[in-house]
Amino acid sequence: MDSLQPTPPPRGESLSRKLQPLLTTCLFTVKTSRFSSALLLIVACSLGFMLFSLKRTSPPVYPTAISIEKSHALRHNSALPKDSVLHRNDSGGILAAPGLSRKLPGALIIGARKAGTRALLEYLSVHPQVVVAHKEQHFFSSEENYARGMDWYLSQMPLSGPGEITMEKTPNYLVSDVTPARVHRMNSSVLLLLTLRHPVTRAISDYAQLRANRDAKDLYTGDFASKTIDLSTGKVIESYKPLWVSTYHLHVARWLQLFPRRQIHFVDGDRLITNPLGELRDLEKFLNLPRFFSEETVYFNATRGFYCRRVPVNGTLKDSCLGNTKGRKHPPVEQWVKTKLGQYFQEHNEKLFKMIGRRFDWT
Ligand SMILES: Nc1ncnc2c1ncn2[C@@H]1O[C@H](COP(=O)(O)OS(=O)(=O)O)[C@@H](OP(=O)(O)O)[C@H]1O
Repeated sequence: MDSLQPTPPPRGESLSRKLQPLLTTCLFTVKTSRFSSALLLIVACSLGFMLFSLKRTSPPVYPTAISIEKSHALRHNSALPKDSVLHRNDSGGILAAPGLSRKLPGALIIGARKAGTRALLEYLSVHPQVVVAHKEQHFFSSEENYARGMDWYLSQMPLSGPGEITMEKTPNYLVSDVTPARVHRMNSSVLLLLTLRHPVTRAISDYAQLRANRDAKDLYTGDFASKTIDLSTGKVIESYKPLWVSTYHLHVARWLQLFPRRQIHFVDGDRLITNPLGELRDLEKFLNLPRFFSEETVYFNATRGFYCRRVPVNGTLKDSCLGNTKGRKHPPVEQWVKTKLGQYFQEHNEKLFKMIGRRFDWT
């Protein structure tokens, strides 16, 4: 977002404050001079004032279109149309550019964490009619951010043209109690995208992330088995957060209380890894977007071991894969632990399938 906050053009302190030292010097010198010298000084001072005022009234030189160009590059990796003109407000921020404005999201990726939300957003961002806020906003789920207000949220959104849909992703919207009502208040017709992954795999991925983030501080100890199963009683520790997040029906129920089922699109997060094109084509239909994704834009990168995107940059296609924090090596988990957790989730999965009228192959 920094690229959208260009250096402001020189703004004036008040004119009188700036003129004060000049005025004082002139008056003092005139008072203490003889008549002829005073006359000369008056002329010099008047010239000084005129030059000063001229400098004040000449239009400020604004920075070039680089900021907006960057925004476009982020959106479609294409250069800004040559005739684009920037309009800035008093602080130098972009007010509008012809045909471009900021819009609140028309679709939100609400989760689930570690189920491919980043891949989904980045794939979608390549579509010519989609613009995305690349940074997770945590707007509806964080009290601090929500208190900043809708105008602040809007200011975080990228510029978009007519007919383009704006998107944002924050994976913890799914599990946040307060989020569905707040999103509904923003726009009851917003489209919701929810990517779900096999609940056990997702929980292992979540555990791997927690460990990777906290290992450095030595806060996260214990292997996956002892975190998820009470080894003395054999009971599943339901309250362990990675398991709780994977209990999808608990969270989806809150969204369905406010939004009709037809407004929520479920992405198969496991298929998003193995066959992203299939998922993206389903999404194009759901979002009512013209068909765009193809083998040319989404391809398997053998070195990376994942599908990557090809994004148009200056007339050529550039390969772009996600970073190494996506597709981490999972810690080894014994089969009996996976089986036990798989059995635990069966009942929960069935509740979800019934709730959404769709099944996932999570055997
Ligand atoms: N194309 C591509 N490239 C890399 N990674 C991919 C891709 N598609 C899906 N995934 C899977 O996305 C998993 C991370 O999910 P999220 O992006 O939702 O994680 S996060 O909650 O935002 O941290 C991540 O999980 P892990 O494999 O457990 O790291 C990936 O398996």
